[in-house]
Amino acid sequence: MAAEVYYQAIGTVQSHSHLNNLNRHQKHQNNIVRLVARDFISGNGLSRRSTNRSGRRNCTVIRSLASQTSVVDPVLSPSRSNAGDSNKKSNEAALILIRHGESLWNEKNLFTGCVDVPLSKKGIDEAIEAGKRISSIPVDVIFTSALIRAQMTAMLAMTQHRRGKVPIMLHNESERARSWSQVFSEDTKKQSIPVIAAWQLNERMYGELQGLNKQETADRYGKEQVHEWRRSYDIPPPNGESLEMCAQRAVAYFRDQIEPQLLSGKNVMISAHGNSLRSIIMYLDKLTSQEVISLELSTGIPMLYIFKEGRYIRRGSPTRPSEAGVYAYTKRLALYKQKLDDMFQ
Ligand SMILES: O=C(O)[C@@H](CO)OP(=O)(O)O
Repeated sequence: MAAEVYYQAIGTVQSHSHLNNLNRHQKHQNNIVRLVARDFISGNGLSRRSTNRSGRRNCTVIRSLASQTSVVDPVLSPSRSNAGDSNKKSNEAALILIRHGESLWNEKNLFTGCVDVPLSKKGIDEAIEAGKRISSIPVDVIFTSALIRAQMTAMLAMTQHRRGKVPIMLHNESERARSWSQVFSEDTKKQSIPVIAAWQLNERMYGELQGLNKQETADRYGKEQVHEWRRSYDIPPPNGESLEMCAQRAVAYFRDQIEPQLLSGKNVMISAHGNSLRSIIMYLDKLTSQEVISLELSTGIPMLYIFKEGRYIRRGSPTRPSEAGVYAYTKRLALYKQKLDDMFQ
């Protein structure tokens, strides 16, 4: 078991009819986001004119890496063909999930939900440490929630990435925001990673528990009741979202917006929250509503999945850039890391 990730409950494959009937009402808005993101990352790969860090000597290596930003060659994926509109199909891509680092309200043991609280000092350190762990894994596009703690985590983690690309927040909230944040250099775009913020990845809305102390709430309503609110699948806290309700938006977004990126061979990082990620992991690992109860995610620990031939294969949490178990798993990841080693030795 990866050190700090309390991950249990991997069971037999079950069907999930409750997740198949997902809410599609944001389809139009989602399509706009998808088009903008696709435009931004269409020049995927490493710029041959990069002078990043080691200057000229790296040009050859950079050129040879140009088709390797993705971990695999494009091939037609046999399944999930309804998941997206990408033409370029690939049989393998990396998916990194990270729960934000400790927030100032985690530190105070307060229910946070959709309240927008920043990271604590410890959370900042956790995000930087997480970045070191994934510093040799390719990242082509980043999805975060709309909340600052997830965005801080993604940005701080990327400061550690060996490839040195610049994460850039995309602004699609209005035509003006989109137009005023355009980048006019293809080379600069290639040295950038688009960051897409989506409210659908937000923490579950904790209703009338938001701002309350978790221990005091347990003392008042009983440990069992509070555990039910916090960890059950379908029982919502007062006027808040159950995990099932959170899954309806988070998993729908994952399937509509993120899976197509993976299918086209893009390596994706998602920086989000304990419960929005629990719901996504429930989908990835086909956990039952019983099994998900015991799924706990620690703050600031990245988890790696390989998306291969329409399946998600969990690879745990890289503990350091040379972690053999992770890089030995796919030739493409090993190759990517080797080339970074050559570039930045
Ligand atoms: O307060 C919250 O928003 C969440 C995550 O910190 O709490 P819980 O541990 O109950 O999922």
